[in-house]
Amino acid sequence: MAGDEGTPQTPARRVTRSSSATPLKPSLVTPNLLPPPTHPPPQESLSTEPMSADDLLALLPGRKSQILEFLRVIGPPNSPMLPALLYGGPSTGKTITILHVFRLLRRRFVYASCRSCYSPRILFETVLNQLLFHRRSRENGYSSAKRCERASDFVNLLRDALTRAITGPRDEKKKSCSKEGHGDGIGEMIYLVFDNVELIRSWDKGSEVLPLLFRMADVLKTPAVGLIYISRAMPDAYYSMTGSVEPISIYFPDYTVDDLHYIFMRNQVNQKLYSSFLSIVLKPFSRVTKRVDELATAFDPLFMKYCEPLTDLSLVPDEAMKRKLFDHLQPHLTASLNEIFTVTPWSLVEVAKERTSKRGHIRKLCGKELFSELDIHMSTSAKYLLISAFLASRNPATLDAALFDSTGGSNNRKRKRKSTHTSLDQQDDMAEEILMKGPGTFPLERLLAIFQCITSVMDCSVEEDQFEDGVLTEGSNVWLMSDALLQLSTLCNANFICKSGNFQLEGSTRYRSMIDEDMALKVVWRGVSTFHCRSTYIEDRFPICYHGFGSLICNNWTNGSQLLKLEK
Ligand SMILES: Nc1ncnc2c1ncn2[C@@H]1O[C@H](COP(=O)(O)OP(=O)(O)OP(=O)(O)O)[C@@H](O)[C@H]1O
Repeated sequence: MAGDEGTPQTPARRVTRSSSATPLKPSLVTPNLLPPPTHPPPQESLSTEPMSADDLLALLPGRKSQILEFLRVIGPPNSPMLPALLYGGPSTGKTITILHVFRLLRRRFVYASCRSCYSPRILFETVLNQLLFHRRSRENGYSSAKRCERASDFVNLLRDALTRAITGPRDEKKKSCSKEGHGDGIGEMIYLVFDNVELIRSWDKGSEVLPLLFRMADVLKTPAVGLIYISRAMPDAYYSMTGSVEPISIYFPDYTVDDLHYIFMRNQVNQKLYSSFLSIVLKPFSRVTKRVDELATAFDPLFMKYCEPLTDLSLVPDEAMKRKLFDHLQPHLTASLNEIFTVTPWSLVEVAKERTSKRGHIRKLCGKELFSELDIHMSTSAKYLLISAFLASRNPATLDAALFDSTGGSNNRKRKRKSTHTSLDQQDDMAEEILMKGPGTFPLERLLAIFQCITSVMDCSVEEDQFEDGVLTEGSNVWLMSDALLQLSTLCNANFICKSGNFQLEGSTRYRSMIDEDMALKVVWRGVSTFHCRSTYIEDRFPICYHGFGSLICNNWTNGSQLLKLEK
């Protein structure tokens, strides 16, 4: 079991979090980053040396409040905890934080990522394997001939396995218990960590597995078991479908530029050299992505390029040398920026395609994979409608007048100028916080008003290529508006937008956007960028909602236009 130093067995087969699998050797990747967590993680990927809390905070820059909050939630080793949900965007350190906290505390835990465990059976068996120390035998009720496919089998086997693990003799356990000085009735806690639970939504039997996982505390009724869920999706993506009590949620925001600076500076041998490199790359790249893994992938070859003119890597570069290194690096920056900007979405499409071809049909859920699948077919008006719904769900209606005006935003110069004066970072942070509060409901009239606003300038931006033989093609505002209601129903069927009950007083159905900000970004980036190439209207349009919920969208447009310019 993870965290069980006394366990003699090593896993027969390791499945890593990413399909490309073998963890990178730290010496070959950007040297300051922690190795990516593997599955099951601890014995090999993490040293068994205990860490101090200070070590931990130093090891994970930018995650201090999340670490402290998580420590508070799990409490002492013999005290029960309420289920916890750690959520936040990709590569915000959710997994690595948990793994390191458990290593620090030497707690016993089972870790299963729903990315590498991509079906209920693999997930169930992975959990059981770890609990039973990978021994399948009649004695422990888990025969090797027996596959654990059904949720009911899983619950029974899990109950047995947990009972054994909690009550079984464990010298190591006693040692660590006495070290931490606790010894009340429930025995030493075991934690079940389910990572990437948002992916379950797109599984064949996801609608059965997800409620089961989120109700596991009620089902097991074992106080010595702590349940921890890790997710990229917000908490309210789960409660309506699981009917479970809300776990305690801990939000992992995107790293700030300062956090990223600390993360990338950690353990650098030549601090001054790396710092001068970061001063060139960090700002522009972090505008495109704040994902540590993506930045590391981009920085690694760039740093090697940067150092090429140097004969001695331990030298502290003076100003003249910095200039020389910069000149040497500069020609490679644009290509690298473009790559980082385009690789992620397209890699997602590939993953989704691969999965779709295996499953052979499209699912009615709104995960990333699904979006990538649908993206291929989604019409332009559906994409605009989806963006409108996203903005309506994230913006309070009171802001509409300020964000969208009757001219369709062409009078927004003043507001735009004002917003560019405010710090981009502050706006990002604020928008992130608001985004994570979750989507609200809105009436149809409001959706159509926003939709009309963001598509209205199509009237004046219709260009020759939108006419074929004198017939208006897709892209005209008229076409978009007439298609909106039809598209709305399609988007509802696909669960991208959901109806949120009838409100008698208002006499109309309300809707809620079910997409997350990642997906909204991708709709903007891939969905409407073709229009951007023909006209600058969208660049003008989105900054008007910059200070609120469209901030990510606007950031993306800013980046997009920068890249387009760079490409020329
Ligand atoms: N604070 C940090 N310090 C150093 N490295 C970090 C930090 N945060 C993240 N990383 C690096 O980013 C990688 C991804 O982190 P992690 O897997 O914990 O993110 P996550 O939030 O669980 O992402 P996902 O949602 O994609 O599963 C890690 O392997 C680690 O190298």
